[in-house]
Amino acid sequence: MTTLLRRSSNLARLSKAHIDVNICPLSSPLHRSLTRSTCHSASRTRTYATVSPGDPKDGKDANANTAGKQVKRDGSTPGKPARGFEGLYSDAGPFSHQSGSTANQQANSPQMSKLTEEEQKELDSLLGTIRKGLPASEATAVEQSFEEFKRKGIPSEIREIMANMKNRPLDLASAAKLISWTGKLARQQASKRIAEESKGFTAPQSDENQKEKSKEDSKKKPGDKKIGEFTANLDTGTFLIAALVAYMLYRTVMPTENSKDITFQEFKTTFFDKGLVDKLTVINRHRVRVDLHREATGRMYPESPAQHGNFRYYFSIGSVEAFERQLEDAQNSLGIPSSERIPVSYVNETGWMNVIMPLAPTVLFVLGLYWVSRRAGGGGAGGSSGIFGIGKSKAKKFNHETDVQIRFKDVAGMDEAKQEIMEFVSFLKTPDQYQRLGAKIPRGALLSGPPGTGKTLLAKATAGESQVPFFSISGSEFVEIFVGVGASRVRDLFQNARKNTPCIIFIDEIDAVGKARAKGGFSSGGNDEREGTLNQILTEMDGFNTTDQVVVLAGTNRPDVLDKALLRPGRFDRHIAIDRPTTEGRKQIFLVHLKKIVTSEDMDHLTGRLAALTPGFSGADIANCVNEAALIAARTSADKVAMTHFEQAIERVIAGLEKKSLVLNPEEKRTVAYHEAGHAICGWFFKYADPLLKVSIIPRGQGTLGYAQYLPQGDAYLMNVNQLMDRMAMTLAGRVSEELHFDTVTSGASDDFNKVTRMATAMVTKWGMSSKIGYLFYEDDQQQQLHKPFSEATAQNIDSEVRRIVDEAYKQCRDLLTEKKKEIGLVAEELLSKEVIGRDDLVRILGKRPFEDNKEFSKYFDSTGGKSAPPPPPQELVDPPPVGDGPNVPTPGVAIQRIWDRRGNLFS
Ligand SMILES: Nc1ncnc2c1ncn2[C@@H]1O[C@H](COP(=O)(O)OP(=O)(O)OP(=O)(O)O)[C@@H](O)[C@H]1O
Repeated sequence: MTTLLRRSSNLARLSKAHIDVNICPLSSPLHRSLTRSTCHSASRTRTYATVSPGDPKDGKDANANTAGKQVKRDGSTPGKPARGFEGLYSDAGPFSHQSGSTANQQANSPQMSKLTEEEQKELDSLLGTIRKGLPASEATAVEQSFEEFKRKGIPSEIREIMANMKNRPLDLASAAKLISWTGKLARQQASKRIAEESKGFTAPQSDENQKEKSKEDSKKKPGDKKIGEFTANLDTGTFLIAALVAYMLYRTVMPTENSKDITFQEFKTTFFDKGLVDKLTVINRHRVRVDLHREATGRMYPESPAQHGNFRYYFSIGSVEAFERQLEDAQNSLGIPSSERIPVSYVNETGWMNVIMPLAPTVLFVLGLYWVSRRAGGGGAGGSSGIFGIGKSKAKKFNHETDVQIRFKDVAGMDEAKQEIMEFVSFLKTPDQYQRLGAKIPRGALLSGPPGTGKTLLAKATAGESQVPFFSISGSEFVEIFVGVGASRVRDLFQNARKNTPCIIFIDEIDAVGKARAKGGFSSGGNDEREGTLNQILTEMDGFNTTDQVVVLAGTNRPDVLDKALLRPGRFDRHIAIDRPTTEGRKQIFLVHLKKIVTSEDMDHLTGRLAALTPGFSGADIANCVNEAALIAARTSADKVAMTHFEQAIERVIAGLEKKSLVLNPEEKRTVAYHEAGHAICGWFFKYADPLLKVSIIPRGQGTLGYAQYLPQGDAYLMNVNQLMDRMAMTLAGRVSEELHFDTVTSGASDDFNKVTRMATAMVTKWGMSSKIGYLFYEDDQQQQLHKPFSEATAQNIDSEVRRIVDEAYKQCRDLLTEKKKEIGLVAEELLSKEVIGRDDLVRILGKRPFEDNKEFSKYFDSTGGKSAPPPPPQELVDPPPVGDGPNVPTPGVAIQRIWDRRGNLFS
């Protein structure tokens, strides 16, 4: 009996009952809970890696097991080879089938070993991981190769190496073998693909195919083909090697599928008592590895994975002493003589995790540092990445051939600015012409103006026209939390630029770094950094040779705050002011943006009308408007963008979205209607006011209860006292109308009062329109709120003068509205019934306006002269146009909305 334990050949003598009972715990944990008989039947369908469910032979073999027949064969019939392993050691590997035409090829063909289902799954998950890091073309190649592995298997030698790696680390010889194998495989793959491709080339092609192909070929750049071949033939091999090595590492690190934990009891009854145990290894004093006699185990449990070389059972022990006692007892009970006892060895093994875990915090820290530095360094053109890239410039480089497609024709309505900047273009294109005559080339130009007026666009167009690279960076991108980074980024930017001459650098929002440096010793640390950056810009701009073909353009909305040193000749030599476009400019900008829009409107009329409707709009507003119109048209499933869509878009840009959810009660609606009617009447009967174009009492936007549009009298840059008085009177008309028609007044006029006060104050303190104050100019910026630049007595005079002017405007308004009380009622009632009324309605109710309107504009809006579209359904209340704060702010006549807010807040 003792020899039975050691000799596999005697295993056959074991009884069937033993096997039936004990095979269950090894199959799967699930089976443990089953009854013995169920266990057995379950064992027929279980999916060991080596057993395929549904194989007709399985049932037979299992039955043979049950009946003990197979055991009685006494090892003469080895266990059925697992499915997928049938060809493991056969000569006829899949490659030899494929390439078996010559004896030589056969000799070179590797023996292939099919992958088990689980291995295939692992391969799939590995492929999933690899795919993420690969370009699509590479991923497909790797995928195909993996498919090939699945179909044909991997060379048996590789499998053996993998199996060995379970027990010991990969040695040099095996690694060399592996690499040689993967290389071989890669070569086979590559030559197979080349053969397929060349077949494809020689295959007869139809004329059309040929043409298609030659077209595609002609599109390819000269280097493309080589790169394609390289990636197909070489990179695939590299990726295969990487994939296989990764796969094997995975198998080494995750050996769980090649081991199984059992209990001491299972170990004893299933293996020990049957003499299948070869040796035991106590690992780290708490785990025991069981080495079995493979052959005997295979014969006894043909379906068990334990027969394969890399598979081990393990069980845990409480203490070495207890284990030794138990083993001793077990061997004693079987009567095994001490000379034949199972050898037990003791080892200390360090697991991968034990090695990795102590390093984990350090690794995490380093990774974190790397990540932070990458973020800080950003990905600029200067290749800034990693901790050492933090001082690199973040400027984006646009390639003049591919990226900068903007030309001067795309920049509309700023002819003078274009004219100025044209000189830079010709300098960059033909520098000799200037240098020959000894002319110094302007270093840079400062483009200043309100937001969205096309400064960046103009800079890009300059680069596009000059056909030179374009470095674009925003002033704020120089700023970083680390001291000195800004200056170093400036250095890097200019260095890059010098390497790419001729080129253009564009620094947008230069005021972020170019603000005037602090006077006195009050600068904080933040300012020091900013000043350092500015100093570096000044130095770099000085440092150019006169022959350096680098032009620096900068954009800002606040030229007034810039440091004087930046603006001196030799740095930003040219100051190009870009204002909001005039009517003609807006027309041209509309034309540029309408090119992409599908519309059947007459372009001349459309652009003229839209330009008239959008005084004060910047280029960006216009672009937005056109896009908004297209969106509205698409929303209503229209075929083309029509005039009404544009008008709705303008209203949306000016006054915000219609608020259908906000329902006014009838009393409020009446108040709004009379309020707006008051404005409309004043606009109609005051000579210098802007006549009404459209008024609506449908709530819109944020707190806006009404909206009105006036027909501006042109792009007015100067306003006289009469115009201002009329405009103020018209602004007060809403409140006056409320006073005349209701017992009480509402908070709705607060914004009107704000405007009137600002206008009157400007007249007194800036425009010299008060005889009492005289011809003085008082700045009203924030700083002077603490220290007013005038005496208390002057302050009182200003107050009284402002009040006088507003009172005069009020009287002028009240006189008119008292006289026209009936007309206000008519307009208000019309407004209440229709919610939106237009210029034509006013003409019908009030008769023709007693003053001549701007002919250029009225041709687009009079029903006689223009093709005015029907007013779009919903809009809101209105109010007189705002006025600029200073004589050089060209916003008068701007039109448009008056916002009536329930809470009396200003929303304009
Ligand atoms: N003159 C113009 N012609 C055509 N399109 C224009 C014009 N001006 C502005 N736009 C449109 O407005 C968009 C924004 O313009 P851009 O970025 O050049 O304004 P900006 O003056 O640089 O603004 P910011 O001062 O805010 O940087 C442009 O992309 C373009 O679509």
